[in-house]
Amino acid sequence: MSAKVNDDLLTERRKCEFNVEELTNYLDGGAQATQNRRKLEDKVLSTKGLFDEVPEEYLSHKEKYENAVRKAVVYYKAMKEAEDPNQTEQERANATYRSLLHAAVFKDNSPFSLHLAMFIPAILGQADEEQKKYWMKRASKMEIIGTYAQTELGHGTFIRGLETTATYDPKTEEFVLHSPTLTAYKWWPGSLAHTANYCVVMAHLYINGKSCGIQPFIVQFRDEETHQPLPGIKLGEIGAKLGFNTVNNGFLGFDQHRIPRNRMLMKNAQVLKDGTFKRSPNSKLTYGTMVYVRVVIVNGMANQLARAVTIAVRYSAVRRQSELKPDAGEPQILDYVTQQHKLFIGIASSHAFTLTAKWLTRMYQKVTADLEKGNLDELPELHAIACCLKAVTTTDTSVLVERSRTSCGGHGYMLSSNLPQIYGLVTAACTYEGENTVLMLQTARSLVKALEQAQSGKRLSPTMSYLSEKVSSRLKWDNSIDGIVKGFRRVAYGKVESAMRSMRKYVRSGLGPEDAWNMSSVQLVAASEYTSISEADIRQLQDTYEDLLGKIRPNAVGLVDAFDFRDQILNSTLGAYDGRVYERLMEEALKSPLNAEPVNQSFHKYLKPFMQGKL
Ligand SMILES: CCCCCCCC/C=C\CCCCCCCCCC(=O)SCCNC(=O)CCNC(=O)[C@H](O)C(C)(C)COP(=O)(O)OP(=O)(O)OC[C@H]1O[C@@H](n2cnc3c(N)ncnc32)[C@H](O)[C@@H]1OP(=O)(O)O
Ligand SMILES: Cc1cc2nc3c(=O)[nH]c(=O)nc-3n(C[C@H](O)[C@H](O)[C@H](O)COP(=O)(O)OP(=O)(O)OC[C@H]3O[C@@H](n4cnc5c(N)ncnc54)[C@H](O)[C@@H]3O)c2cc1C
Repeated sequence: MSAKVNDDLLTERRKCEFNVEELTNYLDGGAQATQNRRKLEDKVLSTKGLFDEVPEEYLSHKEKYENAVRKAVVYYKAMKEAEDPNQTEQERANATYRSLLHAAVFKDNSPFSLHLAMFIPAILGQADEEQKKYWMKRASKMEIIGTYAQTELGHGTFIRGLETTATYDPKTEEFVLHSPTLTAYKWWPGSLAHTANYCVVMAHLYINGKSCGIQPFIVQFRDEETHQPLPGIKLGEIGAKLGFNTVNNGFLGFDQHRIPRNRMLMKNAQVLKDGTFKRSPNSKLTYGTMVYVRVVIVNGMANQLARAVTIAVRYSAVRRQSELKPDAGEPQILDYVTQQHKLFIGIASSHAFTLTAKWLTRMYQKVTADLEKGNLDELPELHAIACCLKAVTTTDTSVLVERSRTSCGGHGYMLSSNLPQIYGLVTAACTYEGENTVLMLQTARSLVKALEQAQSGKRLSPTMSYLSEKVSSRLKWDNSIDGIVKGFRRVAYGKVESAMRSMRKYVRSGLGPEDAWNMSSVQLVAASEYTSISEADIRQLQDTYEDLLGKIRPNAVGLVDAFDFRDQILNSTLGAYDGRVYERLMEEALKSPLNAEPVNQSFHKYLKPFMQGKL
């Protein structure tokens, strides 16, 4: 018999003014997609051995990893078996697009993450047809487990500064991989330490002493039978982190390690047997995997944020605290307008990021199709947009997830709420796949170029077209959506123009272009991410805003119910559908090993002699 649902949550659900299932269907891309997703989740989550006997937080660092590998093999097998052979690729993608199934199994991500998130995409994007056929067969069947090894101990952002070398030996038709310094060691790749046995390595190619730029190589680093590191390979784990502690991030050093010529992924650039180098049509095509993952991250942020606000809004409907009016009893904390302000922006942002992710994915698919036909025209715009949206969505999601945590008081600080772990996951995305400041400056680079083109009368790409609108600075905008958008476009224009004016001022003062750029870089980042509107209009918008909060209030629980996260995926004492918060907090607390006995052995060993002055 299912447990009784909290009365306040029942009331909230009765108050809801819209059809929750309809919104769920919309988010999934239709009723059939919702059904497919639920069917997939039912199948996979009914698999034995997927969940923890002891809560992960009470395991040691090593036990956490070993337990995660145990679950990863069960999970991956269950996912494979759950695949419906009659489904189209698109239906399968839709079913997983919104599902955070892995989050029900791994609070801190899977040791297989990089195999799926980057190793396979790197093969698909960087291998020639023959290589793709061979490696995809092995990788998709998990005969091998891979990762993506680009970052080094000494370099992450500056890819052109990577020190790992790949020197071509025409006599043996091999590449010699070498880490000339400690800072050249690959450092950070997920799964690298003890899980994977292959990786795509980004290394500096040299032929006859000449630099041929950074190229991708597929490298085996562990024996497939014994899992021992191969000769000339130094491996290890980089240590405990804020989160991602079951992703097994590692380090790898090469000592004159030889690989066959056909291990350089040769879709874009090629090395012939005699050492002839055939250059890529655009050296940045090598960076294509990063663009793909940035696109995927935007959708990942939408889902993670939806999960956090679901937990916080349901808890805020159950938690009663303080006194809003004398003798009126303790209100639901969701009735405080400050609580609505903290949480409703998170609901809206998750929807905004979902729609943005869909738009960006379509743009990525179009540009990738064009690249296949040799048309690189829209690659720069895709790069700039993907940088901006990855940076903005990960920054905003980190802020909003942390705000969801602090809006739940002390219970939000419990690991059993799962809000700290979700924060650990999303805040990592502010750094990986390109640190956010660095990416915003990439976008700024494109904005400055676009404004210069606009000022010389050239046509701009659709996403930059606001820079060519001669919008009057005396524009008065109203509270309509169109008015607000016009206002934002006007201010965004002003930010770019101001940054450019600043750079020109520095150049006139005698600074070189690079120093002028650096001196203006705070403004350049603001131009890429930040648009604010002038003081007078904030008051006008504020009234509209507070009025909107009131309109959302009766529907808040319905809006998060529509995300349709089952309890196992929320994995939270505060966010379960039935709202039995206090019973769950106690149930989880009693699982602490410290509660196995009333007096801990440290009393007799340390406390008692200490308090009796005998230590
Ligand atoms: C699956 C993902 C996650 C989902 C998230 C949900 C939550 C988590 C749940 C599950 C996920 C688990 C999996 C977790 C995955 C973690 C993966 C992390 C992996 C990594 O971090 S891999 C390493 C990533 N590293 C980087 O991104 C490095 C960043 N640095 C750069 O990109 C470049 O170095 C630079 C662009 C910043 C600077 O390089 P530089 O050569 O100096 O370039 P510039 O001179 O500035 O520009 C030159 C020229 O090139 C153009 N350009 C640069 N980059 C690109 C590109 N990628 N594509 C196209 N064009 C590019 C640039 O615009 C310039 O053009 P111009 O000269 O102006 O014409
Ligand atoms: C959880 C996690 C997982 C990861 N997984 C992988 C992986 O699987 N594979 C992989 O290859 N890498 C991985 N990384 C590494 C990640 O890609 C790098 O950390 C990231 O690219 C930043 O590089 P860095 O750490 O060397 O910082 P740096 O590049 O040293 O930058 C440090 C700081 O310097 C400033 N800075 C640097 N350059 C500029 C600039 N041009 N302009 C202005 N400011 C600048 C920024 O404030 C930046 O934060 C992972 C990282 C994390 C945190």
